[in-house]
Amino acid sequence: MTIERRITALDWPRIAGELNAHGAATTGPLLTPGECAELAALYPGESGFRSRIVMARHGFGRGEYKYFAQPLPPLVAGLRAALYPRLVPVANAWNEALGTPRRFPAELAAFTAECHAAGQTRPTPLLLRYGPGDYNCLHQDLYGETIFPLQVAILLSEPGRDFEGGEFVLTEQRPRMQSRAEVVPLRQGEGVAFAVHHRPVQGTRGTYRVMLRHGVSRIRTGERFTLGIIFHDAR
Ligand SMILES: O=C(O)CCC(=O)C(=O)O
Ligand SMILES: [Fe+2]
Repeated sequence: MTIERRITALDWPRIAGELNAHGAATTGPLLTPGECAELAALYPGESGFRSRIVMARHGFGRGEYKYFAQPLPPLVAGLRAALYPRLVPVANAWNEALGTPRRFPAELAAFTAECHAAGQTRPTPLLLRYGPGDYNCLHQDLYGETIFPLQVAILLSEPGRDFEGGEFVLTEQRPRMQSRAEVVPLRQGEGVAFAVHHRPVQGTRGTYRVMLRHGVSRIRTGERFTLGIIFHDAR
């Protein structure tokens, strides 16, 4: 099945409901084990990437990642273009609830044009690789003023078989409260959609803004790869 058809077939009412309730939702299976292996196999290659980041050098954690260059691999471009329109209604509803005037266009091409006009021209989809002892500190993937408020990460390795530990973690901080953590269980090929930086929560005295951060707990053994799909481009 084409990636577009697979994405159309996902349970979007459930995903939107969980995003609104928790700021994150698993997508169900997105990629086959073969596609996961193909993407992970791109990692060591010299070409196809615009930069490589060694996380320890920046205090981001331990492990490394590479940003894809344009043109993105067709599977990555296909995922990004097909996921984006499904998330737009949630993104626009969040901005409306937060009193933020910005509305997102229905198609990724139009949003990418907005990023480019704002000077954000470098593609943000990335591959991450973690080995034993590696981890990804809690962070937010902001790359400029223009932000799409949701992103997707797809686990390319199989927990228990390829690696142990290395859980996808989200924290949520409400105003004047301590942070709350959530672990998102994922299988190989499965995605998680989540808030990039904040989301609205309905309280008794109106809507407030909850801050989210995400990261990965320490990999105990083995190797773990992720495909990260961020919809805004970078400055
Ligand atoms: O490796 C992970 O699961 C997290 C990846 C990540 O930080 C991202 O996709 O933005
Ligand atoms: Fe991230």
